[in-house]
Amino acid sequence: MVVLSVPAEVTVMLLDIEGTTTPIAFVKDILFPYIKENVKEYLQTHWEEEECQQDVSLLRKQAEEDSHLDGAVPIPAASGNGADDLPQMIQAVVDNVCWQMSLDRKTTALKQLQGHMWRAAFAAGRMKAEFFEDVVPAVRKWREAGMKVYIYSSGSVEAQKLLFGHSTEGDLLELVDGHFDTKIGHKVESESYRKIANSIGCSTNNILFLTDVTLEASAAEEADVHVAVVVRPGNAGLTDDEKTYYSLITSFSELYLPSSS
Ligand SMILES: CSCCC(=O)C(=O)COP(=O)(O)O
Ligand SMILES: [Mg+2]
Repeated sequence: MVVLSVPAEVTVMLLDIEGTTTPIAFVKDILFPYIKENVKEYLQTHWEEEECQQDVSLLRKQAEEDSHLDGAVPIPAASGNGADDLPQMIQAVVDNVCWQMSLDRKTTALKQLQGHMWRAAFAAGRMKAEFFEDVVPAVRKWREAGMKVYIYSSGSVEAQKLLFGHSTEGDLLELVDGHFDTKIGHKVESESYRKIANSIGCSTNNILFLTDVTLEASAAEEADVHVAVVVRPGNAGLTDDEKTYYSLITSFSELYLPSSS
């Protein structure tokens, strides 16, 4: 087995979710189709609620920022005609959500709505989150060795908690010290990693970030965060240069903590 030594200065493991702790197939084949199939009904049912209105406002703001993009779907402002406008308004939001999802966009607006929609499905036991089999044993071992474990995903903090709280292996929330999402910044921006270190109260070089996406690894590295790229079944392939440049792991069990020999 390949072994990657975790640098002695690392005290924090920062984990991506999709493609790292959790199969991309679970996200693409279960989580995302649930949104596409249910978004219209969800909006019709929850439209009058404050939370839903906040989600729509954020999506509208995002749609304005996206107006220059090819194929962008606008969300008109409410005209004041109330119920008359509602079906068109809801359809515009549905079309916008579907357009964003067709591009796998990671906007805070889209991710916030998705998190709210998954809440009912997880609570009703209609979905259970999948984790690669090496994840839970490794995280337990790291924590026993005194490491802190944080999550950084484009999925909203609320969605992250749903996944960890409702997994095929039970409630895993107690294994996580904290969660970060795109509200702290996007994962391809190095400033996000400085803010995360600041929020945790450590230096960036105390963090080891595990992700499947090399653009994220590169941004983290620029902030002096240690990185390893996680290669999992179903993940996007890496170029030869990326394979040479990055430390690669195919399982969390390949990480060796010098302190826990
Ligand atoms: C944690 S919510 C479900 C996954 C999701 O919506 C997503 O965008 C995952 O992105 P990641 O940053 O974990 O690769
Ligand atoms: Mg990922």
